[in-house]
Amino acid sequence: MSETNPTAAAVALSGLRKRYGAVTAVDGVDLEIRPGEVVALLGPNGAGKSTTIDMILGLSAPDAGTARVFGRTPAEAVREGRIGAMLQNGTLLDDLTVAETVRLVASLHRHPLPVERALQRAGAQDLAARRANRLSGGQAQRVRFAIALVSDPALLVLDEPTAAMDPATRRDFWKAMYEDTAAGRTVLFATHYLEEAEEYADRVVLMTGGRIAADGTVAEVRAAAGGRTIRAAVPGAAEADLRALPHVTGCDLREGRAELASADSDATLRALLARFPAARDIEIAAAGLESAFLTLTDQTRDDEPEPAR
Ligand SMILES: Nc1ncnc2c1ncn2[C@@H]1O[C@H](COP(=O)(O)OP(=O)(O)OP(=O)(O)O)[C@@H](O)[C@H]1O
Repeated sequence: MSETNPTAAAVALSGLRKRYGAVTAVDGVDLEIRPGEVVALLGPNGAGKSTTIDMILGLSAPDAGTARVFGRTPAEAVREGRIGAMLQNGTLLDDLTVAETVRLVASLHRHPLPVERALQRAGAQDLAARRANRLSGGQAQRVRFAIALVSDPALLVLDEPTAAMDPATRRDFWKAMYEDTAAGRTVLFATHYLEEAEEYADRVVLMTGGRIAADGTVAEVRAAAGGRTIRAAVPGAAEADLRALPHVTGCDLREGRAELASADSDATLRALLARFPAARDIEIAAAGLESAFLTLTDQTRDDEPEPAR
């Protein structure tokens, strides 16, 4: 891995702002990521995740504030091979094989990993002789991961890395990532899969409307939402009735069994029992990351972000 300034934060964003016409995509983001942290960036569609990532990578310039990577400007950090990135729409060159593509990227860096090692770490060694235009969406993502790894970067930035992967490929991807980060690499990944954040991130940064709404461990973010989940069999209830109960932030009703996310479970439960005295089999649990997400971004399930594009 490339040498880094041990006292510098891996990523330091200060007062970061970016506008596109009338839209403020990023609206004053302060964030410090320590070397070795694995951080998930969560948020609904349009929250400003990709715009933030673009500024960390130096692909777009902030209108205000600063982004630093290991104490350097993004452009310097990229030039020195300190950042490896895997973007949603990173194109691959159709006429080259996978090995040739990764070799080409390696040749741009001063201290690259051997191509075979990058392919192997990304679980893409079987694809080495394939041309990019013959790859499935999930295979192309593995090749993009190999490209991100080949400079042996101290910081990996991944924008929805598993969006095109089936569940088995997704599991393999995270296994490869987990082994890789055991070596101390810093990782920032944006995802719509809350279970990925729950399972793989040391820390969760939740964005909404261009700002950070919550930042902490999964447990801390859950606690910040202060929410609980109420599960009950509620005969005769319609989803709209349950959603209308006080403090309900999300509702899922299947075959008469309701799962309610509530910001105040005592008040919700009292109202539930008053309205539906036949409610039974009641359970109350600390909210999962999903209901914390919905509470903190003030969404309901109906306008939940799509899991993948
Ligand atoms: N190049 C651009 N031109 C104009 N508006 C843009 C541009 N890029 C982003 N935006 C707007 O900025 C806001 C933030 O977008 P961004 O892509 O950063 O969100 P996101 O959190 O990454 O969303 P998603 O989860 O859908 O990828 C959105 O309202 C988007 O429409």
